[in-house]
Amino acid sequence: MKRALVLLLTAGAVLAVVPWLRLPAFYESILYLVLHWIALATSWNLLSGYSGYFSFGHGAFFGIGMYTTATLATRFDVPFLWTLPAAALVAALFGTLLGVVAFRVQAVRAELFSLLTLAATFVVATIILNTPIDGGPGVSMAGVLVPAIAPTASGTFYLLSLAVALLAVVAALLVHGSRFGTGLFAIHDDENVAEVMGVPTFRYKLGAFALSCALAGLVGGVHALFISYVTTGDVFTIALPLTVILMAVLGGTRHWAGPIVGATAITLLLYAFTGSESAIIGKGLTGLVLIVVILFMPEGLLGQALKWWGARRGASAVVREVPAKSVADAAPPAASPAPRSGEILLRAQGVHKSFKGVQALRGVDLEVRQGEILGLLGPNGSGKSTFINVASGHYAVTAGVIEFAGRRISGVPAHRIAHGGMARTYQIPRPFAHLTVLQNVALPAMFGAASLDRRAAEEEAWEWLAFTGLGARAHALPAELNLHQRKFLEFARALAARPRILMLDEVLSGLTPSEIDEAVALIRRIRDQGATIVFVEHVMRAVMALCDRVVIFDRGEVLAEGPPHDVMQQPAVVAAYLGQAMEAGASSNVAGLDPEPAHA
Ligand SMILES: Nc1ncnc2c1ncn2[C@@H]1O[C@H](COP(=O)(O)OP(=O)(O)OP(=O)(O)O)[C@@H](O)[C@H]1O
Repeated sequence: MKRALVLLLTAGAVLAVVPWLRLPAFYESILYLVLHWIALATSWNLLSGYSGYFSFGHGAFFGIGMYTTATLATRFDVPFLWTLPAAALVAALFGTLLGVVAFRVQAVRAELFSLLTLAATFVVATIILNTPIDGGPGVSMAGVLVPAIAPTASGTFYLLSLAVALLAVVAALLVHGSRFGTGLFAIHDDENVAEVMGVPTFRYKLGAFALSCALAGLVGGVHALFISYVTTGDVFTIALPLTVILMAVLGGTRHWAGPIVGATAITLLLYAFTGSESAIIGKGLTGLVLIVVILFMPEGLLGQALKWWGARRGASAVVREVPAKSVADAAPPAASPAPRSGEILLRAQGVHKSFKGVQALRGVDLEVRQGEILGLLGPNGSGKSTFINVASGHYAVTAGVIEFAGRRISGVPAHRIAHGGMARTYQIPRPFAHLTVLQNVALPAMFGAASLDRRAAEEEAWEWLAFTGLGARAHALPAELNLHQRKFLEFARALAARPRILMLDEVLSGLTPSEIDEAVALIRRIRDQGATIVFVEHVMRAVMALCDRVVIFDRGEVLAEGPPHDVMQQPAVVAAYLGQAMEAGASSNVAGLDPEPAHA
C-alpha cells in the first residue's frame, strides 16, 4: 500500500505541472473531465463497490455540493475555495441522515437501498427547485471569481479537479488496505456473518456512505463553477449515477484503482467521438464495450487483469509451513480473565424466539459451564440452531435474558458479543465468497475478541489453517474447497477469533465417517486448549465421544439435560426422537440413537 501511495502522490505532482506547459485549453478541459469522472466514480465505489450497497443517489450528493457552492458564492459572497469544504460537509450530512434511516432498517438492502437513494435524489431536486435555493430558473455563477491558482482559468479547473481526484483515490486506497475496508468487503459478501464475526456493520456502512457523499459534494462544488450555470434539470438526472456505476463496473469495483480505469476509458471513448453523428457511434461503442465486459469480465477490466496475474503467480504463491509444535502450543488465549473451570459462562433464562407465528424457542433455561463441551440435541426443528442464533446475536430474542461471562447480551449487537469472546460456525458454511481462505480466517482475528491488526491477524490465520489442515489451500477461494474443507474453514474462522465460547452448529453433517473422526479429534484438541464448546449435532457417536453434558430440545423447550448416557436412556427423550422418526416414516437411524463411540 505504501508503494501505491508514493506512486499516486508522485503521479499527482507530475500531473500538477500541466497548466504551465501552455497546452491548448481544450486539452486541459478534457483532462479536467477525466479527473472529474475519476473522482465521482471512485467516491461512488467507496461505499457501493466495497460494501455492495449500490447507490443510485450519487446525483443527489453531487447536486447538493453544486448548490451549496452556488448558493454560498452567489448569495453570501463566500470566496469560491471556501465554499468547497462546505459543499463536502453538507453532502456528507445529508448522506449520514439518509444512512442512519436506511442502515437501521434490516430490510433496506440491495435493490431497496438503490431505490431509496434514487427516491432521495428526486426529493432533493424537488425541494431545491421549489425553494429560493433555485426557485426555477437555476443559479448563474458567471459573476463568481475563478481563483488564480494556475496561469489560466482552464488550468485552475484542471488543478482543482486533479486535487479532488487525488483525494478520492488516496481515500479509496487507504480504506482498501485498512481494517475498515476489510470490514466493508465482508459486508459485501455476507453482512449478517460479518456482524456476527465482530464487524460493526452499521458504523462501517455509515462511515463509507458519509465519505462517499463528502467526496461527491466536493466534486459538485468544483463543477458548479466549471459549468457556471446550475440547474436542477441538468444536475439531478439518473444519467449521472448510471454513468458513474458503469465506469466503476467497467474498471472493477473490488479494487481502489478500478474506477480510474473505467472512468478514463469511458470519458476518452466518448470524447473521441464528439461530432454530431460520431457521438452516437461513440455512445454505441461504449455500450458495446460495457456489454462485453459485463458478460465476459464480471470483475471489470482491472479485476480481470489482476485475476489473470494472480493465476500466473498462483503456482508460486507462498504457502506457509507452520511448525506443528507452534500450532499445538497455540492455545486460544482468553480475551479477558477466564472464569474458573466449572463456573457458568453462558446462562439463558426464559428465552423465547418466534418467527411470524412459529414459536422456535419457548422459555429455554440453559447454562453452559466454563471448560465443558455441552451437546445440544433434539429432533429437527426443535430450536437448536435458533438458540445459537439468538445467543450469538444473529437474531434478537423475543423475550428472556441471555448472559455471557456475567453480562447481559440479549439485545446487544452481534459484533459486541463477538468482541466479548463468542464465536460460532454455521450449519451450512457461510464463508466470504470473494475473500481467500487466508483472508476469511484473518477477518475474525481482526474483529473478534483478539482484535489484532491486519498483519498479526494473518499470522494468526496461518496458525489456525495449519491447525485445521487447510494451510495448502490458504490462497484458494472458498468455492474451490470441498464440503469437508469448507466445514474446517468454519472451524478455523471461529478459532481465529480466540473465543471464550465456541458454538459449533452441525459441523459434522455431510462428512464421511473418516472425516467425522478427523473432526472429532480436532474438537478434542480445541477443548484440550481450554475452550468451552456448545455442540449442536445429530451424529450420535460423536456426541457420545465428546460431550460432558447434553441438553435435549423438543419443540422449542428443554426436555432433559445431564450426562449423555443417562439422558439418552430417558423415555421422554427416546419418545421425542421416535416420534419424529415415525412422523417422517423413517425406519433407519432413529435419530442416530446408537451410542457407538467414535473411533477417534
Ligand atoms: N429465520 C427463520 N424464519 C422462520 N422460521 C424459522 C427461522 N429459523 C428457524 N425457524 C423455525 O424455527 C423452528 C426451529 O428451527 P431450528 O433451525 O432452530 O431447528 P433445529 O433444531 O436447529 O433443526 P435442525 O436440526 O433441522 O437444524 C423451525 O420450525 C424452523 O422452521
